[in-house]
Amino acid sequence: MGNSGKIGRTDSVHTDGVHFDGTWDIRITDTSLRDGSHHKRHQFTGTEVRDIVAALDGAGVPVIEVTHGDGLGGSSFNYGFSKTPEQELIKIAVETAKRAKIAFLMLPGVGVKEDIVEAQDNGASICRIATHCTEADVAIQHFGLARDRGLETVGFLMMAHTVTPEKLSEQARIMADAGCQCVYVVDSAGALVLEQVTERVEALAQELGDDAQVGFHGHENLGLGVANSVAAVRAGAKQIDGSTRRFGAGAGNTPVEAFVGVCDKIGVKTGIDFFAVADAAENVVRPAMPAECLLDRQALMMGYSGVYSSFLKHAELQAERYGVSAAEMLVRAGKRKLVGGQEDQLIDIALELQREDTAQ
Ligand SMILES: C[C@H](O)CC(=O)C(=O)O
Ligand SMILES: [Mn+2]
Repeated sequence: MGNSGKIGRTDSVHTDGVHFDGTWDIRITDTSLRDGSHHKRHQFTGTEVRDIVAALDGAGVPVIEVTHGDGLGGSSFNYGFSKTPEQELIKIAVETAKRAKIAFLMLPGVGVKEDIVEAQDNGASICRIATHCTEADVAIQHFGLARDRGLETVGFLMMAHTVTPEKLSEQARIMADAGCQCVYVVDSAGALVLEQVTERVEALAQELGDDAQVGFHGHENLGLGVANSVAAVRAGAKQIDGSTRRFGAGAGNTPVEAFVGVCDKIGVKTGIDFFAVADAAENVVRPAMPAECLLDRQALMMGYSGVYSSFLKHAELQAERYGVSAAEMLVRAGKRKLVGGQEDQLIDIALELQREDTAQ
């Protein structure tokens, strides 16, 4: 890939203004302070956000996402209450970053349009809107609002393993037509395996052409975050998500520091200093994590059964409460094909397992 300079697509109408300055071939977004919020049960403090943003920004990470794990408005009984209001964390991140842009995530219905306006008023400049991979049309008005207000836009097609590349690209077209500048293939369950990423990214790139870029967001539940992200880049993805120290839901996200090291070795410019981000992972991010994100039995069940990574903490909680196996609960969640927002069904699964145990 090498020294390709400015990315051609950024000159098109839809991607005009997307922040590519020629120092990178692909743009990495660090999502530790959003996807990592699931792992931390949404308990970030302002000091942790300040320290992590300063370290990542200093290492040259160009985009840092900060929000409740389930996006704007996610602080709730269903998803878990935040320790610090997310808008306050966004403001701190914006005040701290010298170069990085601050992004936020919103899921229509969990957050509302006013939340987007507030995040922009607090200085965030990239609006990332996530829907289940068959429901892109619920985000149309949000992309319109964000573009009208001059925000850069990113679309997230979650649980992308559940549909064919063709179906996914139809949904990507809906997002691009609504004003989305980069549509992500989101492997929420960490279930996609190499060629499956390639096929999806290629299908989106072909469908979108110059209208929007393609991105990839991976999870480590089958240990493939870095490899899948390389496959995505080779298939044409221009934006890649990761979390420093894998600080994300489930077994975590593609580790930014490892991915940057791999990109250096294969000649893909990220603009991030490998040594500085490795230091940030060790000295700043790890101390803010309640524990390492593990590729343990529960995470494996999610990758293998295709379960939304953010279900992990909810499953662990209900497994403990009802005295049943979290791993078995997650396998059943996969069989039920649960989607984000159906976390309450984990209680039903726990009760089902408890009944079966009692009947034996
Ligand atoms: C709201 C989700 O946690 C978004 C995400 O990171 C994913 O689907 O993966
Ligand atoms: Mn995720």
